[in-house]
Amino acid sequence: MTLHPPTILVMLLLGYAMLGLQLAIVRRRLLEEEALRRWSWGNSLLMLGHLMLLARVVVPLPVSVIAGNGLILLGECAYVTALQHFIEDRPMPRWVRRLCLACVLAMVPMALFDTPTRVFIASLLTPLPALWGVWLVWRARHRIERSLWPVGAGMALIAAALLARGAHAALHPHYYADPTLPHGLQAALLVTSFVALLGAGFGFVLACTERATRSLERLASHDHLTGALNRQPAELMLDNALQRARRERTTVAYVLLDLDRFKSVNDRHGHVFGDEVLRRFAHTVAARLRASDVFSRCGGEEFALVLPDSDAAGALGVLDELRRACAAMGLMTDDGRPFTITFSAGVALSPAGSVGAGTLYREADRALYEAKHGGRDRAVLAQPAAAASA
Ligand SMILES: Nc1nc2c(ncn2[C@@H]2O[C@H](COP(=O)(O)OP(=O)(O)OP(=O)(O)O)[C@@H](O)[C@H]2O)c(=O)[nH]1
Repeated sequence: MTLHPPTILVMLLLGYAMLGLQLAIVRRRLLEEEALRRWSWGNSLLMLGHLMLLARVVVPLPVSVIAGNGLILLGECAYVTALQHFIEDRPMPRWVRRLCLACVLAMVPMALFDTPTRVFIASLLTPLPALWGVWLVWRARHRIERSLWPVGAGMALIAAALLARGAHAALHPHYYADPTLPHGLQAALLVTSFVALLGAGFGFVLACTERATRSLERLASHDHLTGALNRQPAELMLDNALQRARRERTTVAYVLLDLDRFKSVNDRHGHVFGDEVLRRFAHTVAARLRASDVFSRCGGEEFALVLPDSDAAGALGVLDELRRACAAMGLMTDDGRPFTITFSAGVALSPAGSVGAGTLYREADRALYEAKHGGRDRAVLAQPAAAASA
């Protein structure tokens, strides 16, 4: 295979223009975040770099090639800083930034060398930022969006192709004597690295949209203050739990939790402190539940629990544990005094899913009312006929 570099460069420029357009749309429509801004910068630098390589017809060869490669490397560094922001939400470590800058500056004196030596040195420097990108994706592989995997793979491909090109240039320098006509393996490696860079760009846009969609979904289904589920998705999950209980002949416990005298918390310590109490309470409860349990905020300082496969003893046991955890929350008021909050609970049971969601809610609400009127800081178990104090 012999490459006609201007044709390849024009095709790559078209690819970067399309990616630039996509980045602009995503930034405008979905979110304007730092990582996307940096990736757009990287894309512009890569376009400039490729334009510079294309300008070798009018600009003397060492200048166009070195400026082009320098800009491409700078663009690659911008891609990797964007990746760092996206994955870790903080800038790149200073030593990595310095290394990137050193690699870009090291491109300048390369005008002094012949083409095979230039290719060899450039092929050793250019993969370094990409390798950092691969390391970032690999390190965060268990928590990142799936669509970021192709970005990591693209960066790995860039590094591998460039390193292979460097090794090839060292072993067969005569292939690299005429840079205007790359052919054979070096042509394939060059195209692979450029296309992988472009592919990583499209992968990053996908990862950004995936993250934005996920956070919109979370905003719709979860309470913003406490992170607990909102009422509507929780009702769907209660229906599912009841259906499963009917199939498996198990009992579902439904619990309404209400913080005691919460109005006076707001009145005495202010709404900001009240919000903090709600947040800490929700985190304390959520941390002690099983994966199959459902925790939601009904509104104000009232929450609900769906405990599948839990009878009365199981549900009251969970509430006892929550009561102890609540007492040990370690909240402090603004004036440095320890603060504790209690809650009242009403528990209703649906043996084998025989009691529907509406009835469960009414029974739990009645039991909660009894708990409040019985002195608060307690749980009351609703019986279809009578309520028993726990
Ligand atoms: N800080 C804060 N307060 C809230 C929020 N939602 C509701 N509240 C307050 O919660 C208080 C609930 O008060 P009440 O319904 O009278 O109940 P209570 O004072 O907890 O009394 P009992 O339930 O009878 O123990 C009200 O003052 C609401 O303004 C919220 O998101 N943040």
